[in-house]
Amino acid sequence: MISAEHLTKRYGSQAAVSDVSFRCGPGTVTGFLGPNGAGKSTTLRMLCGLTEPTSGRATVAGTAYRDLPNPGRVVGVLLDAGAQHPGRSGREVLTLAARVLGVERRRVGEVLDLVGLTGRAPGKRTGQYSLGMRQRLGIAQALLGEPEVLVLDEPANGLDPEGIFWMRGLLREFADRGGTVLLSSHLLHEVEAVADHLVVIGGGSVVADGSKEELLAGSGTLVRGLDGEALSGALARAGLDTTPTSDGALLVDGSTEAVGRAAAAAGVVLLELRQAEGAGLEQLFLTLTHAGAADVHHAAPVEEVAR
Ligand SMILES: Nc1ncnc2c1ncn2[C@@H]1O[C@H](COP(=O)(O)OP(=O)(O)OP(=O)(O)O)[C@@H](O)[C@H]1O
Repeated sequence: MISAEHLTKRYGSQAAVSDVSFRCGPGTVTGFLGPNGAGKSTTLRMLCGLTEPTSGRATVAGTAYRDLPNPGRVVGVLLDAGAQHPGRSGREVLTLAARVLGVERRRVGEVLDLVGLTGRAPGKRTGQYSLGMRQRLGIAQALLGEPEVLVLDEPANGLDPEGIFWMRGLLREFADRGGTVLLSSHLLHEVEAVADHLVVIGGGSVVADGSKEELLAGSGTLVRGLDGEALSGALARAGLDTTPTSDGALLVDGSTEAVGRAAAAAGVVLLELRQAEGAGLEQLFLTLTHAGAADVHHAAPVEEVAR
């Protein structure tokens, strides 16, 4: 269980984070989304006791991070995979961390296997690791103390497609066993594939908070025509609002039937016509983060689950 309650962080006159509240419950993966500079890292740092909030409070498993007697046994954190000592091997990094956490040494081998750092990789200095290997080591370190909560900042950064697929499975399994996962990412489709809950932040404030299904429900129809201009004109004449997507299709505020009929009436050939889904998250993200904090979008109250 993670809880952020009215978290605010000011640097001088600038508010990096303003009145941010959300909860993440056991058994769920929460995607924490927002454009550059939105306040994601600052929020995660406040959750993990690295940045003191100007006001508000954050707890993990009911306790402020700094008050947890042995935090790594409760919450696994990966905020900056590059922050490893470059002269130590992956195995050394984990062995030292295991000693600090008071976990058995055999756990080091377990987590190395779990993250796929096998063969010669554990013995190599981390300075020679690729970004993907550093991410895997960071995830191994986060898992070392068998925590019930994971807080990960951009964990897919530097992972190849196979690595991203692997990480998705790992996080899903962690949550399915009752764990709580909060992960920030710019990779919207990656988040969409693994998260069941979304918190979107823009300009330092929460602009959407709810289950993925609810936030994406009613996100409209995705349509692509042979003649894009003719299609736009046909939809406008039918009174349907459209927004272009990044890959040249149109997201329409209307049902697939209404869009299909409008196109047919105008004799426009369609190449694609479907419920938005995949495009929905990108559109939601762009719309909400551009709209700013004024219009907070709560799909559903977040369940209060004590842990
Ligand atoms: N130590 C600091 N001093 C002053 N301003 C800061 C500090 N840390 C963050 N900020 C500012 O707070 C805002 C939020 O930054 P933050 O790093 O939390 O955003 P982010 O969503 O994580 O962005 P990114 O995805 O680019 O990492 C930014 O405008 C940033 O410049």
